[in-house]
Amino acid sequence: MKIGIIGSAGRMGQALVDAIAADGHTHAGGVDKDGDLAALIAASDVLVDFSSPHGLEASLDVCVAAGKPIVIGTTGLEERHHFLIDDAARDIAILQTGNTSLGVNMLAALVEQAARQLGADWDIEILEMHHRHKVDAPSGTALLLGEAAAKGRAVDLKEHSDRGRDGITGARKAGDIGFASLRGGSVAGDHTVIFASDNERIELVHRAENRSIFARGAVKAAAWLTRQTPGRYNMQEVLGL
Ligand SMILES: NC(=O)C1=CN([C@@H]2O[C@H](COP(=O)(O)OP(=O)(O)OC[C@H]3O[C@@H](n4cnc5c(N)ncnc54)[C@H](OP(=O)(O)O)[C@@H]3O)[C@@H](O)[C@H]2O)C=CC1
Ligand SMILES: O=C(O)C1=N[C@H](C(=O)O)C[C@H](O)C1
Repeated sequence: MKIGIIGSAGRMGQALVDAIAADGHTHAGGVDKDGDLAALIAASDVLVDFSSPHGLEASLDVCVAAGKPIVIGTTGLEERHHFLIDDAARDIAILQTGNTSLGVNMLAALVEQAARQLGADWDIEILEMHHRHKVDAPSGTALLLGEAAAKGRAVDLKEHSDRGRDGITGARKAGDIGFASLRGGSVAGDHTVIFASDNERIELVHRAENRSIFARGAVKAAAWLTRQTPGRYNMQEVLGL
């Protein structure tokens, strides 16, 4: 399988080069901001994007024109990016996820189950810590875990999230899913989902020790995606969770 990388000089782009070779695939090349995207896509069977939301529209357009599938790992996406992905997924296979690792997607399944079974008197808070270079918050993973909790509770996350507290905030709103972000050092990605009730607390934690787990998952997703028909997919489908 020939895998092309969008965001190839970045931290994830570099981790992907090793993961592609380790899995017996071919690195078809890569682009960053100023690269020749059309040439890369023509040379690849599938694309993997770990860049920035800024270039997503152009990448989707070129993938659709060439009929090539794409894995989108880039985070910091806004609602309009999700509309663009839905639109492009009518023509090509697209997998978008805030986290490609097996461990985080297993955690999401556990969070959904806990949120479904615990009563509404259990407050849900999601804490994440990442390296000092990360530019978006909350992390894509924190939002993915929030979506899992909201699904378990059968509510819409957009209507039940608190994404930052500062000053006289008032008491916690019942049913909200809270988010908190820490930044520092070289942390590859730590996530804790806290279920807090009166007199007891459950904490579900995932810690990424390095980026190889994300790269390995992205390569697995890319190979899987080449066998799918047009549509929008997620990591839980790849991993059979
Ligand atoms: N889903 C997941 O499992 C994971 C997701 N991520 C996400 O992946 C993204 C990248 O992370 P990371 O590698 O640490 O970031 P880096 O900043 O190290 O790398 C980003 C790379 O993308 C390039 N880039 C930026 N804008 C564009 C564009 N418009 N077109 C093409 N290339 C572009 C940059 O090039 P230039 O220098 O020219 O700007 C840079 O080389 C982030 O959104 C991060 O949150 C990270 C890890 C796991
Ligand atoms: O920027 C990162 O580094 C990471 N980003 C993803 C996110 O926003 O959740 C995944 C991982 O935690 C590392």
